[in-house]
Amino acid sequence: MKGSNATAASTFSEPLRVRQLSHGFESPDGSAVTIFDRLDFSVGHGEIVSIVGRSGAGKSTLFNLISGLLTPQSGVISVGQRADGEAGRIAYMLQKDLMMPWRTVLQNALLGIELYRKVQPDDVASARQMLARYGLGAVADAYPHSLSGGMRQRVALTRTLLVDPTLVLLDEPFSALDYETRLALEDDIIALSARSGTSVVLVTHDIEEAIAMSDRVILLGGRPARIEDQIEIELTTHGPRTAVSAREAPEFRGYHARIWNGLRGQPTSRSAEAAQSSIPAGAVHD
Ligand SMILES: Nc1ncnc2c1ncn2[C@@H]1O[C@H](COP(=O)(O)OP(=O)(O)OP(=O)(O)O)[C@@H](O)[C@H]1O
Repeated sequence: MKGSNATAASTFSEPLRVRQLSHGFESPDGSAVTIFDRLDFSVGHGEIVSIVGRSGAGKSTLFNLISGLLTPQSGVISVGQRADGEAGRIAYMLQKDLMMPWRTVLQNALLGIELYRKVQPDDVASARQMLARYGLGAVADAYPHSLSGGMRQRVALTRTLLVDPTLVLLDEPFSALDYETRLALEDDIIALSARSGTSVVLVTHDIEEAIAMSDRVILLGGRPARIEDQIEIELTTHGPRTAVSAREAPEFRGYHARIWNGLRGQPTSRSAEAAQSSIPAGAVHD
């Protein structure tokens, strides 16, 4: 399937499959700029994949293409079916929480469902349950202005997850939050994926966040953008992986060095020697 019908439900097993994706824009001087030229990748069930790349690499464009906000000039983007044969569903969460101030927290959480069908009593019960799981039970009937940034972002996360997506796209969702809140939300996503098998694609400038949360990191670079490196993340943690235990894993610095060097356009080292590189801890690439 190509062009206008390029985002489609499919019987492929992967929740997301991108094949031979090409897209570009017209630059201000009228010349054509190719952002993607036959890009290929896929995302597995319950997999968390981070996409990192320099500013302008094409990360947001890729999300807009996957979510259907943009129509690819050519190529195929396939969203796999659910196990029960129903069509898969993508949910897209942005950096801005986009709360409607005149709606309560509960009503904001239900907005995602409302956009495609009538809200049922069961939905309200699920919304209250999920808000409670994210520590928002007591403020479900309050208005967003009384919430902190982290709480608002959790409401946005609830709204994203209530539509029961097979694939969640997160575009720098935590970048405006303080470090502690950020780690807590990273934990929420890691736990969600482990619990429900939801697949997640995350765009971030934060290398630590990418490593801590992901099963795989894709390094996007060049023009047209291509996958410059693809790193399977395997971390030795005591117990299940969390945002903190991931950062304490012995392999963490090696991965950090490889991605950091990749972003700077240096040859990526696939060996542990990369860990020797002098990288500022907590560096955020931009
Ligand atoms: N609608 C558009 N018209 C023309 N050019 C565009 C349009 N949207 C994006 N671009 C260009 O495409 C390129 C990729 O943009 P995109 O926003 O996808 O990058 P990004 O990797 O998400 O950047 P950042 O990390 O800064 O958010 C940029 O050069 C941008 O200027």
